[in-house]
Amino acid sequence: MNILKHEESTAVDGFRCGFVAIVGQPNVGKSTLMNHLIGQKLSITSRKAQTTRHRITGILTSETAQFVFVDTPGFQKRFRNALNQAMNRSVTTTLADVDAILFVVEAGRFGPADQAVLELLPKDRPVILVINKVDMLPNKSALFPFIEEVAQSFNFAAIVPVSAQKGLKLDVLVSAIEPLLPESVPMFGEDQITDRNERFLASEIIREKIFRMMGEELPYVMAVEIEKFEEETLADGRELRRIYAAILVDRENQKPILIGKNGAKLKKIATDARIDMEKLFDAKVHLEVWVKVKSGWADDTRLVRQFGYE
Ligand SMILES: Nc1nc2c(ncn2[C@@H]2O[C@H](COP(=O)(O)OP(=O)(O)OP(=O)(O)O)[C@@H](O)[C@H]2O)c(=O)[nH]1
Repeated sequence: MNILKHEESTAVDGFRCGFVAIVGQPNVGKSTLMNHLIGQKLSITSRKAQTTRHRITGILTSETAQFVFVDTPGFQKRFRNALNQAMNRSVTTTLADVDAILFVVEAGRFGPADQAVLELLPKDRPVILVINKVDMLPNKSALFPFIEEVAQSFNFAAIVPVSAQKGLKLDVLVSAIEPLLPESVPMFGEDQITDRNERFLASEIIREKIFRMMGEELPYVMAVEIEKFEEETLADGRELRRIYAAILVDRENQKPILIGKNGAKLKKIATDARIDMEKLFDAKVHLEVWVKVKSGWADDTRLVRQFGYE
């Protein structure tokens, strides 16, 4: 991340600015939460668990504070290969460098896996318990005993029930985070939403479309590699991006599943991705996507590094 250290900036008029990590079990709604907090869809979400492999920074700037959100990958226990070790390392590194942590759980659910996430958190950082998906609770009075139960497990700086998807009580959450941040001038320009570049965002968008399209059909082992990313300005002044992307699968027999009958699935993935990219980049996009087999890549530490997972 291209960031200034707090010591280098001087406090101005009580303005606050700092890093906020979002942690929690897979599928509790971390990506949805960050997207709604920053008001633009950059991180990827899908019904399939564990789709967020990259650390993504979203920035929210208000009149009085700047919140730099860090979205961490799901804590993984199921598959132990090089990729997951890299992901867990990235979680630890992220948490060592934040001012506040949002620990997200699903309303009404607090199990051993949530407890395990809590135990991994640094003890010297303020942690806000975010109880998400309150819209799914059939009976709102169930919330109070649930809060009491979870509150016993940790000394939380605040407890805020929200619905990330419906945008409920996110203002309360923002107000709870603000006093936890150090006084500092903003680190990023107001219009900067992410410090990730377009090339990275292009691969995230394609990955999201694949997950949406394939649902449970596609095994988890999959990556998108942007092989070429070219920018040019057209004669009419509009911007054009030419993007060539490869979807990497682990086994030959996964290829036809992704491509679909007469290429229909791959075509839909590419079309949907292109539409999103044109909006996000405010440019015309020429996108070519194909599928490649790279056997055993998730077990190869060197390859994992090459794809930027470290
Ligand atoms: N009903 C309801 N669903 C939600 C809410 N927030 C998120 N979801 C859904 O929960 C699912 C998982 O959300 P994500 O944001 O991808 O979860 P995540 O924690 O980032 O998941 P990983 O990337 O796997 O760690 C998606 O289908 C969301 O639409 C909410 O407030 N209410």
